[in-house]
Amino acid sequence: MQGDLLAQLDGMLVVSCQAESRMPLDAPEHIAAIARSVILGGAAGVRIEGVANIDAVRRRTGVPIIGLIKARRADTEIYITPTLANVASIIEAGADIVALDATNRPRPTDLEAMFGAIAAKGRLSMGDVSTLDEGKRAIDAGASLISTTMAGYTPYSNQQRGPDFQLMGQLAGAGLPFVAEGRIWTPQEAVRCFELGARFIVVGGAITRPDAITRGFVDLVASWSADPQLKRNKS
Ligand SMILES: CC(=O)N[C@H](C=O)[C@@H](O)[C@H](O)[C@H](O)COP(=O)(O)O
Repeated sequence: MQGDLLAQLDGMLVVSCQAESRMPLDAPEHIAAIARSVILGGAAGVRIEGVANIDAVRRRTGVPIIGLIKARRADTEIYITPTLANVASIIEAGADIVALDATNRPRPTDLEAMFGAIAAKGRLSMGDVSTLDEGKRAIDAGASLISTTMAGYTPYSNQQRGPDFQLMGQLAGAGLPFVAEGRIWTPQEAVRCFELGARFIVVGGAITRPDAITRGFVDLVASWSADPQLKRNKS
C-alpha cells in the first residue's frame, strides 16, 4: 500500500493548497475547492495544513494527501507538526503522508519517536529539511522521504530567492529519496528538480496563492510605469 502510494506520486506534481491565517481563502471549503481545482489540472496529490482542511479535502478527493499542522510555540522554532499529538490528529483527519520539520533545531519530541509513531499507524512520513546533514539524519531516524521544504528557512541553510538546486544535487549524490519543494515558481524550474533526481515535486504559492501571484504582476507593472526609459523604448 505504501509502495503503491509512492509509485502514484513518482515523477508527478503535488500541489500545496494552503492559505495564511486570516487570508480570504483560509476556510476548509475554500481549501477543498482549491484542491479539487488543482486535481482537475492534473495534480497527483495535495499538501494540506490543518485538521479541518485535511478533513474537508479527504471527504471530497481521493488523491494522496500530505498532511501537516503549523503550530507556533514559545519553546521551539519547530512549527511544522512539532508534537506526537499533532501526528495523531493529522492521521485521524485522513492524511496518507505526514510531513514534519526534521531540521536539527531543538524539538519537543525526538525524530525517531515522531517517525516511529507515523510508521506504527501504517502511514508514510516526510521529513522537511534544509541541509544535506538534516536529510541524512532524517532518513536514519526513519523518515520515508525527505523534502527540501525548509531550505532557506533556517538561518544556516542557503538563502536564496529560487529553489535550492544545490541541496537537491547533494541529496541525490548521497542517494537519498528526496522531494523538491520550496519556491518553485516556473515549469522550467520544476523540470530541473526532476533532472536533479527528485521523486516528485511540491509547488505551493506559484499555483495557490493569488495574492503572491498578483503581487508579482503588480511589482513588474509598477517598475515599468515608473521607468521613463522603458516607456520611451515602447513608443
Ligand atoms: C517553509 C514553510 O513553512 N513551507 C510550508 C510548508 O508546508 C508552506 O508554506 C509552503 O507553501 C510549501 O512548502 C510550498 O512551498 P512554496 O509555496 O514556496 O511553493
